[in-house]
Amino acid sequence: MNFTSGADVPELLSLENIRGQLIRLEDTIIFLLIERAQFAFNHKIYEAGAFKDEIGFDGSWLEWFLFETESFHAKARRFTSPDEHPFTPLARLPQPIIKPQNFPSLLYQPAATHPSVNVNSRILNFYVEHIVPGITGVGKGKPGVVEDDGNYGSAATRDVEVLQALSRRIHFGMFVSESKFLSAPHDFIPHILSNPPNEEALAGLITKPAVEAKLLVRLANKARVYGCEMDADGRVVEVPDEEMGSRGKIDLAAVVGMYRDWVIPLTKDVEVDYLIHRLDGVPQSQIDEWMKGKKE
Ligand SMILES: C=C(O[C@@H]1C=C(C(=O)O)C=C[C@H]1O)C(=O)O
Repeated sequence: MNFTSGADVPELLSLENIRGQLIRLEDTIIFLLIERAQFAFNHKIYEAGAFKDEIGFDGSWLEWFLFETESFHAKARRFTSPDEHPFTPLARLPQPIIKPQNFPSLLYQPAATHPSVNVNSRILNFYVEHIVPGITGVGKGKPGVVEDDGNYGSAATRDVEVLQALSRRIHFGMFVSESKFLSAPHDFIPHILSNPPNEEALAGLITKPAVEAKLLVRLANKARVYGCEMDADGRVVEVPDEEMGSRGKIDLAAVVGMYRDWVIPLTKDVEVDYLIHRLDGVPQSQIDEWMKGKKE
């Protein structure tokens, strides 16, 4: 999101603006997945210690790529932006070499910075375990699938780009939650203050099935169009959905399944975890004020 566009806080935090950002991120994620799908699974780059002698790093080749890339980006103040969350622990990254930008205060910081709201380790795990095999055709019993093409640098470079986009998308759940909370704080407060917090009730309040259903249809259509093949004359080569994975640029089922089974559920986990900590340190007078606004 462009936090320095001059738009005011209510405009930046409007659910319409935030949903527009999430829709735009669908394009980014689909195109980055198409780029990663050009290379083989290359399982070795996800194995901890597989390149220890070469890189002097205990983690995997990919985790080393993340560390080196995020170290460079941290110097350029990437992680001072409220919608950026590094996979490498922030304490291990260098300080920015230029002063941070003045961003408007959009999120409630005690909630936004609570460790439970950062789900990058879960994102990395589902991506390696489920997404990369799916988009590279591994484990589907297809004949002739190359599982290791030796393009370890290219594959990891694409992985870092996909992971950073997925992390932005999923942690956008904080902005969604802040927007929904401020629009009806009295609906959320009783469930946040119950002991323990009523996570099921909070999840019920933030879940919008119609929005999710429209997303999955839109996503399949985008992946079908963005991943289609064209002949030299620019004519679309018609490919059945089920053959897109082997003949097109991307496996439609893998893209839709990723959002359905991982991206949306993790986004909602971020929304709920953010809400659970939304009242941390908030004065009782403010809570009372919010509750006065309760619809009778
Ligand atoms: C992001 C939102 O919150 C929830 C999560 C969604 C998602 O991850 O795409 C969509 C709808 C809601 O269930 C929203 O309401 O737009």
